[in-house]
Amino acid sequence: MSDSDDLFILEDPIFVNKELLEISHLPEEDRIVGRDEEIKQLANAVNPAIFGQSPSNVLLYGKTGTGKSLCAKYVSRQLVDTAAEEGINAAYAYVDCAQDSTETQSVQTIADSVNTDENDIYIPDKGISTATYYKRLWRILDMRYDVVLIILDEIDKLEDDDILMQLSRAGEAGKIEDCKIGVIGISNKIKYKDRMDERVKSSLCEREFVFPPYDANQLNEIMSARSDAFREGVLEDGVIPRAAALAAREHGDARKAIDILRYAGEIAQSSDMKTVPEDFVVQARERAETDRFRELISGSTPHSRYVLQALTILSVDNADNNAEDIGFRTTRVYDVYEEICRQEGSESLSLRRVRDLLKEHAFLDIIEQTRHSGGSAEGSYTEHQLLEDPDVVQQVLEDTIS
Ligand SMILES: Nc1ncnc2c1ncn2[C@@H]1O[C@H](COP(=O)(O)OP(=O)(O)OP(=O)(O)O)[C@@H](O)[C@H]1O
Repeated sequence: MSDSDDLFILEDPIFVNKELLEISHLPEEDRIVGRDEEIKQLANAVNPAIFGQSPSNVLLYGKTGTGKSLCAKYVSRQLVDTAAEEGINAAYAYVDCAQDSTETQSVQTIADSVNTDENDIYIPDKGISTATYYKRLWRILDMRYDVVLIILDEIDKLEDDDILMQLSRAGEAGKIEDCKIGVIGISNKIKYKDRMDERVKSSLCEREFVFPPYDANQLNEIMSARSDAFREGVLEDGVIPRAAALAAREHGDARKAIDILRYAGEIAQSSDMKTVPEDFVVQARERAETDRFRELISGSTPHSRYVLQALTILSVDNADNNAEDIGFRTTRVYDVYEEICRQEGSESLSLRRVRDLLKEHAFLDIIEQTRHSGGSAEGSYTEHQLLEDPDVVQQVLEDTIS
């Protein structure tokens, strides 16, 4: 039997403050890089809240990892503190609409996060009607707050606009009397607004800001500002620049950069290393990609996976042949899909169903669809292109065979 001193590591040799590298961690201002202008504009839009007046409703756009959630949470937190100094009772609620995609789930999350112990109002996880959740939410707001900011992250993942309608009209519809509501919607789909109901659009999109991607220097700075997550001297010099260069090559995604840095440390940890060498960055990037992708396709049905596999096979073949075209027409994907079904001994779905499954993958940003008008002889058609690295997709599909 081993001595307990041998069994457990008593001191982490790599990390000293790993929370700094958790994606949900909200950094202090001096660790936020290159977003002064965005923070200023957002603060300006919600500024009336400091005086207990209605803040402007805002929509933030930009690709993943461009700091939208971070800036929205940071400005909201600052607003709550500054308002308190002015004698205004403010709060903010954060909703991840990818998780709380129904009206009931999102109103429950908002009500639960603004509720306090002093209220005699109970917000159960489930079991009451949507209308009751709203009633309790309005009561809490009127009883406790002068103003509340509601951040709806990944707002495009909401099943419908019902909650937006309710929030934007709560005041004029007489649901709340004393409390003002401001909504900060966040999306990485620039076309999201086109899908919105006209009335909701005019009220929710009073201000819009687009967050540009980071360049390699900014990613470098973002990671350097958190390098004290590691013990002193553990990070070898080339690690951060290499991780920044890799993350910038795609689209300047800070989430990816931070994930790579954390994984590089974890790989060093599990290899019993005392330092993190630059070489580990490549492996860390692959792990970051694979993990993100695994999360995206977790829970997808076998046929949805066959469809993806078909597109992956076409993409790999093309890459092997150095072919130029990277998009594939639905019928080509369907042919390969049918072949996969034959091999799997499964009956294939109709072309129309496969088209729907491709649409679902496009919705999750796994693939991109481009509509082409093929001229009078051909009619229009859609091409599908894999956005993920085909090797990563193949790996994950193999690893997660049910
Ligand atoms: N300017 C920045 N300075 C410091 N850290 C940053 C900055 N921008 C982003 N980050 C960090 O990168 C990670 C991803 O950022 P964030 O979640 O804000 O991106 P996002 O644009 O909301 O992406 P998504 O659309 O995927 O939600 C977070 O951990 C965040 O703290």
